[in-house]
Amino acid sequence: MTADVQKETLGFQTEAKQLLHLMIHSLYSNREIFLRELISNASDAIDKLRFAALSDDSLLEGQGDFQVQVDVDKEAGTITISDNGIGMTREEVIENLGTIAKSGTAAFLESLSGDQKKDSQLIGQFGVGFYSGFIVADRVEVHTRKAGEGADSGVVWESAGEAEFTIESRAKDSRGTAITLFLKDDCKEFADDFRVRSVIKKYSDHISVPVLMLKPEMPTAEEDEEKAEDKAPEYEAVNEATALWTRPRSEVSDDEYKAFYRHVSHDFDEPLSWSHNKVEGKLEYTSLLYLPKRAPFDMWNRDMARGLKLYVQRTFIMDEAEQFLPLYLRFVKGVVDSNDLPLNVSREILQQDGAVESMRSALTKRVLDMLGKLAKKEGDDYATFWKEFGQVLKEGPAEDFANKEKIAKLLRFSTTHTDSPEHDQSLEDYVSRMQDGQDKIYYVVAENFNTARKSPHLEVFRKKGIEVLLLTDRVDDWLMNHLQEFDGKQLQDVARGALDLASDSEEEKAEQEKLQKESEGLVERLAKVLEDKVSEVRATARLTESAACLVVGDYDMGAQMRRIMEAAGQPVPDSKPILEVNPQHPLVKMLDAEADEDRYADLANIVFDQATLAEGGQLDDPASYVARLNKLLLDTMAS
Ligand SMILES: Nc1ncnc2c1ncn2[C@@H]1O[C@H](COP(=O)(O)OP(=O)(O)OP(=O)(O)O)[C@@H](O)[C@H]1O
Repeated sequence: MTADVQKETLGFQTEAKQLLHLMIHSLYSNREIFLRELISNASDAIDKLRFAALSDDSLLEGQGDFQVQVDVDKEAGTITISDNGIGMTREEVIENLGTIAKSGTAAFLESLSGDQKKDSQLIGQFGVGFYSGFIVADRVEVHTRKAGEGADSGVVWESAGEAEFTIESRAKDSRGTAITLFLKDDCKEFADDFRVRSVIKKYSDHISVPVLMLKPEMPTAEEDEEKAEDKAPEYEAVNEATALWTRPRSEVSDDEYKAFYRHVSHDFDEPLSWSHNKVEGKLEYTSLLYLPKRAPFDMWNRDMARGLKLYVQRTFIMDEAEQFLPLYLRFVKGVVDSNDLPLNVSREILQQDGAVESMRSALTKRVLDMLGKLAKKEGDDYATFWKEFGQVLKEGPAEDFANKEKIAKLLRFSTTHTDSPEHDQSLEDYVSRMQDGQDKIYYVVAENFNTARKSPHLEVFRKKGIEVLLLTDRVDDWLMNHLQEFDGKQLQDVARGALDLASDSEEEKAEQEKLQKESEGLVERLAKVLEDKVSEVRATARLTESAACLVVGDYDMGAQMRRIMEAAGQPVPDSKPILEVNPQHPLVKMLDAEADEDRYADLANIVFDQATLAEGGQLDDPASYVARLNKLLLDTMAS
């Protein structure tokens, strides 16, 4: 052992400290997971070295048998996890183990609720990794040395998991990392061989490198005792040690699939579903894709880690290979192992490779099929999926035109049929309920469920029993613009264009024409008074309860989209809405009969402003609205 050179004491980053504290307390009931996390890191470190050695085999230092070793010492109360992977330099140790270099940590901490159960799930999702050692240990020592560097470059990192850690140089002959946990008094079970073996079997069976433990000693006859002492300790693999995805589907149990999911996703929860496939033929590859149960906290963060783990002929190549799935399926986790790509494939090559393009389209179909199956399954799984990821899937039709119809079948909406805020109705459900003669799928877009449900635009639809989709997600308007039709039926915004119900009878049509004729005077007078605010005034049959509503022109931007764009500070085209009035409404009748031009103008403006309010819009000049309304109220009371 060399003398202490450059022993430094450093402080943990504040966020790391907070996370450590939280984790230790909230994960205590499931403490054995620390072993899974540390073995998973060890296996990742081996994957990284295997990959680096493809271009520089001197890194292997003549030792290419990869393995993770777990040693327990009952007397000392320790457990040590060692690997002969890539190892770390001094700088890397400080960077990797002293900070939590993940974007969004602060936001994550803020999202914690204080409820232990919920928080522990969240923390699991965040990926506790290395720090989980502190759940069971009151002191952790990491001795590591980067592959390819001399023995002298070894370093020791040590911490009691509180405010600080120390780092010092200490030679290490073998490359890789050894992590020793000094177990807390009530965690000494993890220094027990039998207990540790069972935990490894449970969580790390699928890890593709062998996890070795000392072979239990056979009781030896006395005369052999001396011989036995001379013998080097023998290790044996405790896990299966074949890459799980290379095994036939029929030989992998659900529990093994679930354990492997945790390894690739770092998610504590079980997956919602998975799909494991081997493709042979022109292209040869194996994929194992998982749908998580919960959205990651950073799903809307543009830098969110996404993509599959890429292997080429069972050699790990990279994490987060984004090219194999489109952005709208960014929640999918898993691995893809290709026989066609070169081992030295880079992200740049992936972007241009024709084989990758074909795999991407096949994998996309796989995921959509998996979702289709999940949707048909009994139970709440699809509802769970939709709640978490529906908004992301809605980006699909715009991004992936070829699969538009497939994606459309997976969409779920709230509709006037159920009149509930649950998004649980499909477009196929809608179509199956369409009325005779109905040729369009109608929808209304609004800020929230109540505004949508009570929109004046729905009045005639409710009267006639025609179903309307109630859309309230920010992406909905955009989605509908890209979708345009489903099953050959046009999707129609009820607040856009003139109302044209194909199911109207001849009588109804004649009635409407008559109404238009009779309202000509009213329409003209109103249009004049409101000419700065509206592009047109029309008499309508779509209202039964309300006096008026706003409609956008066929080619104008929808009101909800306009509000979203304005809120985001984006420029919006200048266009005025169309005001549609209900000539049968008492207020409109009163308006029509008003002889005083000033009062007429006040009333007309009130009708316009109310139509804006009813669709969830904001008034340009709310004070004038209040003043006008009050004036009218006072007049009424005085008379
Ligand atoms: N056995 C090891 N050998 C080499 N590097 C390691 C080892 N264990 C951890 N590291 C390094 O420390 C980093 C932090 O590890 P940690 O487990 O906290 O996070 P992670 O593995 O990146 O992600 P997760 O939190 O999802 O597990 C790793 O990314 C890796 O670079």
